[in-house]
Amino acid sequence: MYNFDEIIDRRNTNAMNTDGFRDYIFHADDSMTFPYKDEEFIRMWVADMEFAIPQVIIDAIKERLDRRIFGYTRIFSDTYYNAFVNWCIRRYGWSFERKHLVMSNGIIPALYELVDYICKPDEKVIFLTPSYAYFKYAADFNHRECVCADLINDNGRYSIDFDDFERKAADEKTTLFILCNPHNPTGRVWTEEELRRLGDICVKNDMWIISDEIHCDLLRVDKKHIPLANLFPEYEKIVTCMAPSKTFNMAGLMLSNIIIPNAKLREIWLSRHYNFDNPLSVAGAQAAYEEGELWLEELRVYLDDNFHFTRDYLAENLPKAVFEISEATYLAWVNLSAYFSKDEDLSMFFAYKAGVLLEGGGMFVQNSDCFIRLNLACPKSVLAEGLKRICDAINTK
Ligand SMILES: Cc1ncc(COP(=O)(O)O)c(C/N=C2\CONC2=O)c1O
Repeated sequence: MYNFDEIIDRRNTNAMNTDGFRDYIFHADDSMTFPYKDEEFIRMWVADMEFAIPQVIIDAIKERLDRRIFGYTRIFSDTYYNAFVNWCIRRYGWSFERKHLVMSNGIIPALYELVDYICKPDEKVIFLTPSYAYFKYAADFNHRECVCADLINDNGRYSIDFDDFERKAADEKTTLFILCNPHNPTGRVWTEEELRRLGDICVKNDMWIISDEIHCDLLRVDKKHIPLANLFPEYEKIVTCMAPSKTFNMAGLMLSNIIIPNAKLREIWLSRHYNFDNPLSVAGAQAAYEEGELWLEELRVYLDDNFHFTRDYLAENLPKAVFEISEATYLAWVNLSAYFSKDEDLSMFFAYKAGVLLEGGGMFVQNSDCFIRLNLACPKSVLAEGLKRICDAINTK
């Protein structure tokens, strides 16, 4: 029903994906040159998708545009809450009270604020590594110490080192755990048993948990998401972060759901957070949750096919690469340690030698040497060209 094969021109839309890579990946300005024109790159880096958003979202935004006034806006009515909580009940069997939901322009800004609201200056933030770098940045920005708990990588299958995590969590100064559930960049969907073990350790140590669940709708077709808070309904010190931004490719509309059951923390948030919302984003997000399911289910099938294609292509053309199909996200996490040494800058190598923009392991805090992360959320023809360029560049180096 939806044409995910369509190649859409994103030039001149101020997209991070097309215009922000020099600064974000290479910390360089626009004077940085490559043997490729910008439009010749195959872009497999930042986590947004090359697919048009569902028409229902566009229609809802157009309908709101026709109201022609866009004054200060907050989510006053229950219609947005009802759309989102019904989505959570339908898809995860989880609900929460209306007053627990607060809004943020993004999950990253929310993390930056919550680390400050939760952790005292001498306290520490723990997270599993490799990690999305903004968990570390949120701690660094607030001058709170980071504690990294390396995941165990068993030939491409990642698991939690519970002994290590438990030991580090026992430090009374470690008061906040930022959980990525599902996990970026490894793509793991944590099982109920793993989530219960993590939660039990945090409850035993009276820790706060921020469960960043932004990728929770983008699972392989046979996987199901478990919100951590659903396993610990009585434990108030869990903040859940979700958003339509990854699910429906609308990160630029800057609207995220932060669920804070703890009244004191919620009070701090409401008194210190600048909480107005973009009326077009609210209209779009509500339509996404009310009517976006069919598009999402078709997207998941398309992404699964892109993962299968990637697995088969790498097996045939890069046999020493280690790659497990991610259980969630549209991000492939590929171990190239058979082809590269630890000190090589893989983002630089593939930009110059392959004309592919991707994120190298060095961008995921630690426990990630010689890995590349590939965004597979693009038309299959683009994916095929990107994989061909990557394999040719390695096989001819
Ligand atoms: C785990 C996780 N949390 C939060 C965010 C961003 O939340 P926002 O502030 O946009 O609401 C991302 C986006 N991940 C990206 C974005 O580009 N590359 C990535 O890996 C993410 O992967």
